[in-house]
Amino acid sequence: MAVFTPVSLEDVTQWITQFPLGQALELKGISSGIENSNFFLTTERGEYVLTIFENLSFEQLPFYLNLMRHLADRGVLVPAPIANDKGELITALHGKPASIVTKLEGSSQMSPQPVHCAEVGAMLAKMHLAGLDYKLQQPNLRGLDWWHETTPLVLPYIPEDKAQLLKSEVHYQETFAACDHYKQLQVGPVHADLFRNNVMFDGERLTGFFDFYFAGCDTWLFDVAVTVNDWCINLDTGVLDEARVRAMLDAYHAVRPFTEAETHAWQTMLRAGALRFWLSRLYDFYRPREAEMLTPHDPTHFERILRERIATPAPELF
Ligand SMILES: Nc1ncnc2c1ncn2[C@@H]1O[C@H](COP(=O)(O)OP(=O)(O)O)[C@@H](O)[C@H]1O
Ligand SMILES: N[C@@H](CCOP(=O)(O)O)C(=O)O
Repeated sequence: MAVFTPVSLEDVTQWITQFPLGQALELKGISSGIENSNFFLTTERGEYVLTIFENLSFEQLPFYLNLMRHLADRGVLVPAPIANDKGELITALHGKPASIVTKLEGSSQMSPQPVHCAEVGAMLAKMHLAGLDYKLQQPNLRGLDWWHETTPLVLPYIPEDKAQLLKSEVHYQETFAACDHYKQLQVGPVHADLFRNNVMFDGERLTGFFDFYFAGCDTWLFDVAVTVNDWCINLDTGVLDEARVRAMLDAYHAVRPFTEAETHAWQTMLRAGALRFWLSRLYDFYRPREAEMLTPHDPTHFERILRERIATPAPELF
């Protein structure tokens, strides 16, 4: 169940005349989303995805939609938002913000091999470089400030050993963020949630990154760490798989070479990537928001990854 706002083909018939897409021919609800109402939309011009945003507002959306447009215009494989006849990427439908983006071919690769990780690494580096001249600014809204504010909200619900780990890791990350190595890290727009379910593959060919609604400006290395922590691990133990890590990092490095400062920050950043999702999953688990997160993700998965990253050094960046 994921279509929160029902839309019929008739509803779209008039609305779509403002887009250069010809007539709407078919509209099919997508059941797998959890945040928004998504539809596959076929028009005379091709196949698209129509999204009605259930939580993000007209004011919040331009950063994400313009970023996708910016990246698509520079050859990064992401859904390209379609502008209406006024040049707008976000238009009201049933009183809520809505957008149409191009449909990516393929499906998510949930059991990736090194070849898939290499594709993701190379495209991620390309995306970081393409974002350099993006003009809109927004911090990563799930970054350090959010960790600081959210930790006290979950502490009452978790046992002492987890509480200790959470507090000490947030403190460790805050201390690191104040050091010179951190300040030298490359920053820019990052996806910040590039998990396997947010990337499409057609066989071994990557067809695109999507779901940019956690994007913000942060260190590029944080993006790499989040991605490695999902794509390159044994899912039962959280232990890194050397072949997949190497494939992803080498492919990234070949497009955008890692810097000296990044090598110093790498182990800490992998911990930051684990902490970010441990904390958001704890928050969603203990303080569920109404009508969202129908089945909260398991927080212990990222607690395990965090403990593993603290205990075992990861392969070097290059
Ligand atoms: N541009 C796209 N091209 C192809 N499929 C897409 C696209 N955008 C979304 N989807 C499909 O819709 C599903 C839900 O999208 P997602 O962004 O995860 O929704 P939500 O934000 O509601 O969680 C995805 O798993 C994917 O199958
Ligand atoms: N990737 C996050 C949750 C965000 O959900 P998404 O479906 O929008 O990627 C997690 O696994 O905790």
